[in-house]
Amino acid sequence: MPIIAPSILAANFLDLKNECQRLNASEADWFHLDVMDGRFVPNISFGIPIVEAIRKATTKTLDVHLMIVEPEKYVEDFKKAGADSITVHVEACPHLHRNIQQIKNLGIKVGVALNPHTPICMIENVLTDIDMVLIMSVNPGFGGQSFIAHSLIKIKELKQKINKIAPQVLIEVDGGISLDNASAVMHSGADVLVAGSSIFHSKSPEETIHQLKKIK
Ligand SMILES: O=C(CO)[C@H](O)[C@H](O)COP(=O)(O)O
Repeated sequence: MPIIAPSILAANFLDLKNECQRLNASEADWFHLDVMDGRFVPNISFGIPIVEAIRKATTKTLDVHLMIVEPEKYVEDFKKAGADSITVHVEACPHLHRNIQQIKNLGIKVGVALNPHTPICMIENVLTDIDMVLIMSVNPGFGGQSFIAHSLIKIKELKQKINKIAPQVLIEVDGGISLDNASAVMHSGADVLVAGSSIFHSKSPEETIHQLKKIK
């Protein structure tokens, strides 16, 4: 069964409390929080105060995805705000191993994200140090984009590598995921499905989460 992580980026920010309550009552497993800095990605989303506010509105896992440069300056604050896991981008971390150790030392889970053009080999040497790999299946920065089909090949390649050297590492896939492609994503080897638009813009987010959860 997939872990379902609705992306708050697509929620109604004016009604965030109710959006959180809806997710609490649903089969969603995690809340996926996309933090964007206008530097690593060409968009600015939200930061520490919103993570802190959402922490007060749920006991579910807060999965914080940092699309920011110099994440080492902020990871401690995101942990204090309530993050259960922090994912950083390999492209934003010239000292990735150090960044991973810093997050691990905070006592929370650590993930590493790869942009669509970044090959799997970039994280081979840290695979045994991390809890999760996040495969971006769109170019990061905006919700509502179309799934990049090549991501399926990349997920399969990563799954093979993980099975060989670090079978406990989860594969999270983020961007353009819907009921139409979720099954292919799961069959390729994903464990965690991040979905924003397809959940929050659907007639019934709870029902969409239920349908995603049933995908094998
Ligand atoms: O992180 C993202 C963009 O940077 C993702 O695309 C977002 O979290 C998911 O949104 P959607 O399901 O609408 O593609």
